[in-house]
Amino acid sequence: MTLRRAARDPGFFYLENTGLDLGQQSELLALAARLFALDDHQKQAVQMVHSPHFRGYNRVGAELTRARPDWREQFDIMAEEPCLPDALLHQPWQRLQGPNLWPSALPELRGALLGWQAQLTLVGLTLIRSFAETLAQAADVFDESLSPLPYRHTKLIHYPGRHEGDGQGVGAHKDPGYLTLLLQDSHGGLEVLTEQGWTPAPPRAGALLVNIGELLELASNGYLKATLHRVVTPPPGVSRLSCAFFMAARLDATVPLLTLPPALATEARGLQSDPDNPLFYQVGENVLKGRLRSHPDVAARHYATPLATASAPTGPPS
Ligand SMILES: O=C(O)CCC(=O)C(=O)O
Ligand SMILES: [Fe+2]
Repeated sequence: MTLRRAARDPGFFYLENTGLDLGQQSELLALAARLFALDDHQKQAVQMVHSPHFRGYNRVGAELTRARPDWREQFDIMAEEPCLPDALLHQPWQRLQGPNLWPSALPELRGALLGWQAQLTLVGLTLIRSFAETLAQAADVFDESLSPLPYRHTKLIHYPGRHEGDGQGVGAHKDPGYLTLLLQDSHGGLEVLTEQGWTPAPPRAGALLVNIGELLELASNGYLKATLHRVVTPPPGVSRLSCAFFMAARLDATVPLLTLPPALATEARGLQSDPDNPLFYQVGENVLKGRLRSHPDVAARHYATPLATASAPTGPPS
């Protein structure tokens, strides 16, 4: 199947021969297992609710998808950067920038996870050039929105098994960035909504699963598709681990609107309007939308009052 067809339908595909070290992949998942096995008080010390930048740990049930709790615990990092001083904050999404939180009991996590994030950023940047070419665009058509570095977000995830409940490991959602690269352990559970209904996307040793995010759907006027996906809770006694890497564009960038050649333009589906999930061309707005919805505790603590220096949000590009 060509890259273009796979990225269009189902919007999920496996990427093999990435050159990434297999040993490094299992070490990363082993570190994730050690992180989630830490004492509760160590995990609570780096809880995301302490971070206006959406960094850190969330216990099982803390995150919401479609207003329902997800049965997963998770640890999120983004680029390691200082936060912006108040005088430079004009838009709420500028507060996404800031430092990560690291558990003191697992010092090796920092280097391993930041290293993985840096490597996957390079994979993502290579891949998006291929998406550009497959849409008959110049390979660098996304560069302006990505330089010098895109907004990137890495999440370690643990889905504990159980019988009871509604089976929502993570509820049906689309990813808000350009693309996502997923490393799974050997346990399945991820499902993708295709024309055939919910379809498993099982782990494949050594391969990363790629999926299209909302920003690529926006850029291509719906030619490429951000596909709904979810994770079903594993059975009791099984613990599933994964690591998701989300690559957006620079937070202050606007998604470029591609002019597709006629043969592709006629197949562009336009954007699916979903009142529960408005799409924003302004990258920071689109990313922050997803974060506020998923983490109401962070929203309530850090985003309830408007910024003193706020200016009006930007509209769609003309
Ligand atoms: O854990 C997985 O397999 C997928 C997670 C996911 O879709 C997400 O966090 O956006
Ligand atoms: Fe996702």
